[in-house]
Amino acid sequence: MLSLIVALVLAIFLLLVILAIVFPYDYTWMFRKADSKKIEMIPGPKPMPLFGNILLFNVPAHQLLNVLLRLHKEYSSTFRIWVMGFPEVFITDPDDIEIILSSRSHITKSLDYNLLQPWLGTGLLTSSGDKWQSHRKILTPAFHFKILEEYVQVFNSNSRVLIQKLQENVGKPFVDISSYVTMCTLDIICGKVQWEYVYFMTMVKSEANVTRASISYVILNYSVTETAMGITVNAQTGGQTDYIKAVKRNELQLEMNNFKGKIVRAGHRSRKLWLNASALYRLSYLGTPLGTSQFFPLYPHTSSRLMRRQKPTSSVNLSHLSLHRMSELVVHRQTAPWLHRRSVFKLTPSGREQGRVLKKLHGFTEQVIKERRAEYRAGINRFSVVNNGSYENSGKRKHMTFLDLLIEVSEKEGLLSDTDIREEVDTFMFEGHDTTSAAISWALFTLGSHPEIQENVIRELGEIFGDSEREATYEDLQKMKYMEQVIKEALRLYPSVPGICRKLDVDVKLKNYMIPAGTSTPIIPYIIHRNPEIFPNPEEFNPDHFLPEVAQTRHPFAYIPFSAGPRNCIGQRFALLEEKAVLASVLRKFKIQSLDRRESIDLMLQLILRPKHGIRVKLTPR
Ligand code: HEM
Repeated sequence: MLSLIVALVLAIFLLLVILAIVFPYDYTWMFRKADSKKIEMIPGPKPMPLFGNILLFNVPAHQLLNVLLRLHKEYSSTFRIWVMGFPEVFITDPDDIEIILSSRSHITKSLDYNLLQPWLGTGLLTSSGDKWQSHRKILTPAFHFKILEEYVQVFNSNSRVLIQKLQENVGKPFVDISSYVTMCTLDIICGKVQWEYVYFMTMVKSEANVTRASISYVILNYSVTETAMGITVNAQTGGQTDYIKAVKRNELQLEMNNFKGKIVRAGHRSRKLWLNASALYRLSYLGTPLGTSQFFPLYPHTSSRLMRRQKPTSSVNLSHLSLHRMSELVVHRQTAPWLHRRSVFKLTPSGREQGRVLKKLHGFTEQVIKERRAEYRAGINRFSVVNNGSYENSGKRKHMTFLDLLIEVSEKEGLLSDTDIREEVDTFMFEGHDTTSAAISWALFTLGSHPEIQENVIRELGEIFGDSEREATYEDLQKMKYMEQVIKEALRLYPSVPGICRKLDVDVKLKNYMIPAGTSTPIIPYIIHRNPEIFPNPEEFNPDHFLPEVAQTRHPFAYIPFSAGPRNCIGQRFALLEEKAVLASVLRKFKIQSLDRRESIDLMLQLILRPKHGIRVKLTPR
């Protein structure tokens, strides 16, 4: 009998050791009785031994937001959950949010952001402390309004290609607008649109007697259509075939997800414990701003293998496909906590795939940096900031891109290594296109569901442009006040970044509770933006929420799609301008009609808030 008890104790001990090795959580909480008591003062669901509240998240991925909304409703504006003995305190009260976000003491990101590090290193989004402070200072001038003004041509030239692509879909029963918009925003943030260039080079190839004037025109436009990052991916034009492949891959992923859903439902029926473990990967939520997907842990590997068969055709396009694949891999890993420890993940098929994808992504960025540094050293395209954001260039390019700025600082002040630059370039390529793509797509969806509001936007555009076909200038974009209200309201209902999360380095006194250091504090704009005391009738799409006289009476931390405080979104003004430019271009050409009702769209809480099945709209020429 005694030996049986010893064997049982040893088995439990061994199990705990294995759990501790596999799941990288902070187990010191087991011994922090006083701190745990403080957490227990906060309302929240009763935790199970060891696992805490993770089984609550054993629902299909598109229902995760509902679980959080329910917890918020059932407990209070501040509620807690336990994840493997680790506390998460969700904060939704604007006064409490202000305490966390406005402070320079709480700028450390939670552990979930570590999953982005193999890709983004410690770039601006993921870094903390001195590195974050100094890089934020270096990068801020790249968003000076004088520089933003220059990007309007970049927004316009890329919107032109988008319109061209959408034109091909007129008359079709529907188009998934989000995939086209994503390619456009990807081109805007990193690629050169070589529309004129491509057009004329086709002529050069097909017609022997191309005039010298045409070639000069090509060169002129080539220099005019300089880009945000200065890196070429041609997602909309050259990347067309790979774009189709990317769509197919998403379809494949959805199939996998559906299959997984069936297995989980079977698990519910048979109540087998091992299937209930599928809750574990949904605890992606656990402390995560980054959300979850519904990959079943057994299946990503199969899908990865199938996906790998679809070989892209050129290295440039590989890069943009890899970019999206990398996002998928991060989400997949988030959703499977047993893959969080890097040493474990590396041994899995997905881990090995991530290694290959990163090799391509990093290799591409490193090559661009090398070339740009060589250009700089040869005295080509050397920019110098003269004062307050204006700059001079010794070369032919007109725009100082983010990359130029980073090279300049690196060469002149020796502050940034090649790795530092790569991390920032990768960070901006990721943060700077998926977010705006989601925002533009959701804005088009809401306008397509509210024809009367769409007509108000058209009226405003009419007042600005009249009958002219000319493209928007920076001044025009400033005049689009109603459009701005629409964009802000769409971001209220569909914040592109649905959650952000900090890990507290010191104890924090909130309005009603004391939160001990070491706690994760997820802040979910999706919930915050639906507070009926602040936005009466919160599910209604109502741009009047952002009339200046209404907005200025609101708590400044009650609406935070770009986060707030010192770690807010550095690209906020860039994003708003880009949204206005792209939306204005599309709406001037097409009437948008959304084919799905809001209630029937399943929202996926991922790195970015996405619809599960895309956004179907019908386009009619104006
Ligand atoms: C509608 C579009 C956008 C939305 C809704 C958005 C939202 C956000 C949010 C909520 C954060 C805070 C994330 C966190 O703390 O975890 C953030 C950070 C950031 N965003 Fe954006 N973003 C948008 C567009 C952009 C663009 C266009 C760029 C670049 C050109 C950009 C670059 C960044 C960077 C680098 C950070 C990290 C800033 C730091 O920690 O200092 N974002 N963004």
